[in-house]
Amino acid sequence: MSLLEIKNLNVKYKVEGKEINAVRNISLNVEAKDSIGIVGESGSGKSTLAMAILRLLPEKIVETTGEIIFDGINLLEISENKLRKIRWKDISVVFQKSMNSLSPVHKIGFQIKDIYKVHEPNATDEEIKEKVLELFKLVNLADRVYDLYPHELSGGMMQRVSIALSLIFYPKLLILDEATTALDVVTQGQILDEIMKLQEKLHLTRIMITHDVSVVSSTCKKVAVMYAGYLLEFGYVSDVLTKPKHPYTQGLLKSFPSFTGERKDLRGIKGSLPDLSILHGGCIFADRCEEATSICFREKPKMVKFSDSWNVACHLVVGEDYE
Ligand SMILES: Nc1ncnc2c1ncn2[C@@H]1O[C@H](COP(=O)(O)OP(=O)(O)OP(=O)(O)O)[C@@H](O)[C@H]1O
Ligand code: NI
Repeated sequence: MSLLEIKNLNVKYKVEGKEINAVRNISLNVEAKDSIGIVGESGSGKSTLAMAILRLLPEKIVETTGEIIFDGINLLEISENKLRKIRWKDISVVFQKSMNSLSPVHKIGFQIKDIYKVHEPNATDEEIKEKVLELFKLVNLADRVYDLYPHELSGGMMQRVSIALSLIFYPKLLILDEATTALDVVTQGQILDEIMKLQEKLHLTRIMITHDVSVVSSTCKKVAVMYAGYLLEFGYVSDVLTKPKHPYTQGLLKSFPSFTGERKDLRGIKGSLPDLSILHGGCIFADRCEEATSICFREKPKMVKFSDSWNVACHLVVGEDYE
């Protein structure tokens, strides 16, 4: 059984009389100890997908359908109370600015203790501190950080604290949403290395959201490519990022010249994301696709298995490889 099974997930935002289809019919299996990178342009629905897993989207304006089965439990069906026990303990998340939720007037350690006690009311201060310092070590933070105020930390230190915090209950699944994006390249590299070591040590399963394909190629085993709410391609990094099947993935890789080694084409993919509030027939990428044929404008491509561990949603790919 997969650790996480997302089945036919749809997420709509209902704002200003419009329905924004941010995640459309996504199915995705995450196996235990997987590391999956989710890539795609800004606005393609990556964060919405992650927040839907944790059910952290604003319920008043969001409609979610489908199934999100974690460890055998459909997260979309359980009570908020039950879900609260799963968040952080079993599934935790680190954002680009997770630390913003901390208060500026209290020391880091004091705040961690407080939050920890909400989940574990019987834990003693010493116990918690010991646990936190152990995690600090794993993310290369000095003990003294425990007694600092949030404003005394650099961006890299803040993200390290956030990561340490996210791991305090040894969750099964760790979701990182652009967690290292705002950092300088050196710090980003160091933290990514630490994350990979942690994953080994703590037997974590990791989903990593980023718009940076090179981050995925250096830190993930598998990759999911999203576009305008759709999952277009999913498979091993060694397959998808070296011999991409979907024209969108191909275009996305071209916009990372350092990655493919092609230095000529810096413009990436012509055009921009479609309006997510307008329903469309055909393939969502057809308008921007240089290879689109008439069927692409007529029929929605299904996600098909190109090989056992490689899924692609493109009419052209099926036509080519199923002969
Ligand atoms: N709270 C919200 N209310 C209305 N629309 C939203 C909300 N949050 C996101 N959206 C819309 O949903 C779509 C997907 O956004 P999302 O943030 O999931 O994309 P993303 O791939 O994470 O982008 P980025 O790389 O910029 O973080 C976008 O069109 C966005 O404008
Ligand atoms: Ni995002």
